[in-house]
Amino acid sequence: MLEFRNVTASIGIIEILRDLNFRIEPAETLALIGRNGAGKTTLLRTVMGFTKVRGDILFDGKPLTSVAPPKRPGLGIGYSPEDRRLFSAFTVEENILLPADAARLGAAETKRRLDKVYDILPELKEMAGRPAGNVSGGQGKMVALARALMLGKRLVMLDEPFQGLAPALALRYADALRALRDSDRSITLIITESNPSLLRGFASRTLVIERGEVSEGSLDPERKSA
Ligand SMILES: Nc1ncnc2c1ncn2[C@@H]1O[C@H](COP(=O)(O)OP(=O)(O)OP(=O)(O)O)[C@@H](O)[C@H]1O
Repeated sequence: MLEFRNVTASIGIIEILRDLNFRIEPAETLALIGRNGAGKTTLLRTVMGFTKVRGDILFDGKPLTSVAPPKRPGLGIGYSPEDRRLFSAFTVEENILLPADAARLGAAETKRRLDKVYDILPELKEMAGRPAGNVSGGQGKMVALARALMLGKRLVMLDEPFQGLAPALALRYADALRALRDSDRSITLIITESNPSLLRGFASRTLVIERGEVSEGSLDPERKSA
């Protein structure tokens, strides 16, 4: 469903990702593992169209590079950046609805998506009217996940979602991701992490990124590649 062919991505004149070649199938949960500065965030931002790309990125077999960045979420791509970027003066629900407004989803589709998000993350329904500035850091991560799910019908990309989460919230977050997969067996997830152990038993496949280059890996501690 997502394929990189000989992709090099730059920020300004600096080449960050080099000659990436990989393909992700529908329904895969991909762990993208790499140290700080390895290029995980840049890879997700490249899918969203925020870097300068050479090579081809295909989404459902069609060139993604010809789709303008603001239109990419409309293809069914949800993205939760590492820094959550919640609007603190808006309520939790208003924050969740922002991408639906931006993508001009109709009222019926917006409601359908919001109901699904609340099925997966029912605790957010209880705090829907609270200003996002008043929720804890961990709850804010849940709100950011909910926002990614509003548009991520096909592909959901989460940048280091477990970083800084207290253990109980990390378990809750992982449960929500399982509920998401159970609710839609065709959904594809890409989750970045610097700590492979957080995704063990969860990801169906692992890619390792090191200094902007990607290779197949493993979350298994017995195997060296991750
Ligand atoms: N705006 C920028 N201008 C120049 N270089 C950048 C910029 N953003 C990122 N980089 C560089 O690109 C490389 C990859 O950064 P990236 O943020 O993608 O790494 P990461 O694997 O997500 O790490 P982290 O977990 O620390 O966010 C780093 O060497 C970083 O210094």
